[in-house]
Amino acid sequence: MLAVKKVTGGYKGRNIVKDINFNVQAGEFFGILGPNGSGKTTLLKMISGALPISKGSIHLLGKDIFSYSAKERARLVAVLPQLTGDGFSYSVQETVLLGRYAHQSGLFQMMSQEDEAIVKEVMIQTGVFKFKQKSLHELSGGEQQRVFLAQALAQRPKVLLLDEPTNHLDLAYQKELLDFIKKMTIENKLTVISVFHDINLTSLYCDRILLIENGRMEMTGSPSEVITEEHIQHVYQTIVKEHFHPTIPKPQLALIPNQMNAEADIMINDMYLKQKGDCLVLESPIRLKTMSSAVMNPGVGWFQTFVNRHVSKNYSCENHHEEMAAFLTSEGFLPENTVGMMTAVMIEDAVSEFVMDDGFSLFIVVTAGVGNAVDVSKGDVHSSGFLPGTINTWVFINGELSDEAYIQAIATATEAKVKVLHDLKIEDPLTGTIATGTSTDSILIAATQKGKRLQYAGSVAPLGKVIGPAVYRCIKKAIEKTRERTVK
Ligand SMILES: Nc1ncnc2c1ncn2[C@@H]1O[C@H](COP(=O)(O)OP(=O)(O)OP(=O)(O)O)[C@@H](O)[C@H]1O
Repeated sequence: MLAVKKVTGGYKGRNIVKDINFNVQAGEFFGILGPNGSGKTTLLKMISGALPISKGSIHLLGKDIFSYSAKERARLVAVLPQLTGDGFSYSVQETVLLGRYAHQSGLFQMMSQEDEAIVKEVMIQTGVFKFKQKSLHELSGGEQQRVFLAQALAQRPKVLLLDEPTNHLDLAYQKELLDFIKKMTIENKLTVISVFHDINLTSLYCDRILLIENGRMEMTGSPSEVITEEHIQHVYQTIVKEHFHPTIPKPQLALIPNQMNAEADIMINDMYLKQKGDCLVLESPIRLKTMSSAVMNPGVGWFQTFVNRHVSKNYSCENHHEEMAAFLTSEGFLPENTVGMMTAVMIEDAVSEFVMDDGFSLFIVVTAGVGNAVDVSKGDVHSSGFLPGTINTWVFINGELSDEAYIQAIATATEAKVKVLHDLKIEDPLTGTIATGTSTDSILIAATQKGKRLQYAGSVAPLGKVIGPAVYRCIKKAIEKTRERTVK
């Protein structure tokens, strides 16, 4: 559709963009990223034919872009410029009608029925039909942006050029506009080339991205090829951290503000652990990065309150997640900030231990019973279903864990648990073999993410060496306590 070959050019003999090369296919959503002043708008002006080039070539549908007449070009390429905020006295409808100019012919250039139908259609598509009689200066920046998009679409172009299309748009309109444009690329094979500042939006919507620095191409490629910590840090000269999108496989980047590490050092220990009614509660003064299999807020997140709630052995309800959220609210906890587990074990039988090591420390809290012990290698003979948790293990770490340390910490704590059941010769009542856990165990690893960096937590890594024995001691003691109560 579009071939940009070794393009160089700029203003008044000063070259701003240099030696740019890329192709865009029909129906592609192509993004242009680069720092302020890197030449993105200049390149877009060249592609639209508005700014001559000094070297190279730009071909649209196999023909040099500069060999088209202005009117022919306008039938093929529409531009949505950066919104400047200048005052306009046209009405919405008149503004959109201007988009049909390139398709009119004859001396008096009358609007045909087809023109009117197209104008109405694009106004409806972009949601501006309801204020078609209003003057542009009566509209918000976001509404004006949609009017100019309607004008560009009224041209019925093959290629749409956008310069920071989400400027002035709130979150919902950013998504609405880009969803709409993406749909046009898929359903109408509209080719879109867009300049962006928002790297995360570019990643979500673009098929391919051109990254430019100082007028030169840094690279082109798919979002996962271009949007990496290394490339973005190099081009934008700022520290970013890559993280995963929760539902789709597109890279996302987070900025790291400088001031965030200014808080005083915090050490999680028994000072923050309390029994409140039927709950064991740890209220941290700061949010902790948490990975857990809790009922409330499982997975990975930053949380401040941790609740292990005692419920009866016969606890059952339709939706235990909803029931838990209602319970937490009634007890004065914020469900969105609380990791919540359940246990049939008495809270009084919880065991905790604080361990100090070289530059980091751990605080472990366990409640454990073995009523529904299972040999995992024979799990298939058991029936499934939800029961309140039995061995609940919390491992709080005063230190900074890597992602692999979180996962290894879970594995190490689990191995310690298996060893306890083995040493105490706890049997799976259904199979008569040694159990490896119970059917409803839950685990939580939470770290302050401050202080010593702990890269690994396998059984013989410095952190794992502390987790393994400490979790072993706590689970063993907790099972013995619960057993004593049962015997009494
Ligand atoms: N009409 C002009 N005449 C002369 N120089 C210009 C003109 N327009 C832009 N420039 C210069 O060209 C360079 C690149 O500008 P351009 O607008 O293409 O950058 P950009 O990457 O789009 O920046 P931004 O992200 O800030 O919008 C800048 O140094 C700018 O000052």
